Amino acid sequence: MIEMHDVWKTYPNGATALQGIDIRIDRGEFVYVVGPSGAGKSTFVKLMYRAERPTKGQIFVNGFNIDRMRERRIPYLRRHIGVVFQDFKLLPQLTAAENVAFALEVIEMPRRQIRRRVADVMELVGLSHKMHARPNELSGGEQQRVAVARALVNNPVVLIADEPTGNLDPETSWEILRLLEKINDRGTTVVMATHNRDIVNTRKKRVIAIEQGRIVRDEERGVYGL
Ligand SMILES: Nc1ncnc2c1ncn2[C@@H]1O[C@H](COP(=O)(O)OP(=O)(O)OP(=O)(O)O)[C@@H](O)[C@H]1O
Repeated sequence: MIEMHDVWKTYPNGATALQGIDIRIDRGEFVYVVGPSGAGKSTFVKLMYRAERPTKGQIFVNGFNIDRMRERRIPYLRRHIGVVFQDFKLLPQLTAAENVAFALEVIEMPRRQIRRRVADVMELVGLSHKMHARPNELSGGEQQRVAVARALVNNPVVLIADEPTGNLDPETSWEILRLLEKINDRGTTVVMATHNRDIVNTRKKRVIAIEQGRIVRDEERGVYGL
């Protein structure tokens, strides 16, 4: 599903974010990525959807060597990968449903199909009653649900969440986590970079710990660490 072979990343300013990463994440897994601030977690997940490119090494997603992929194939790759961010990144002038529909309009899906698909994912995230609200009329947790719906609307094989609970209170964080678990139960691979010690330690799942750009721990039923 996702493989990295000896992946290194140095940014143009000379900051080395990753050093020799080897990893394999299989279809259907739920993986937490943990580590101190600046360890390289965001860089690690950004490489998976080609928001950043490695300085060295190979990355395979869904069987494709994504660094070798032609530019025109990138939108196709992104359709297989849903991404959720800490700060939601919704378009403020659009309603919840319009935010979710946007990705489908870009690929010119017929209108009726879009309407059905948007209604389905809004129901999945429990927000059928807020379809026409704009982001500033929604709570943080609701905005994150819309962002999850948007990430899922293309039926991706993998959902990448970079600190999805970073801006939410503990109770709302758990709601989002339960939503991600529900999505994982339906077969989608979930990779979640997080600082949420409580969640990682309560829900024992695979934990990949990164420190100073290296994987220092990779455990099947891991913990957050010290
Ligand atoms: N666009 C960039 N340009 C230059 N350096 C960067 C860039 N993004 C990240 N870095 C550097 O790469 C290293 C890893 O950063 P990264 O954001 O991957 O860490 P992180 O573990 O996600 O941190 P946090 O938990 O604070 O989000 C840091 O030293 C950071 O300063």
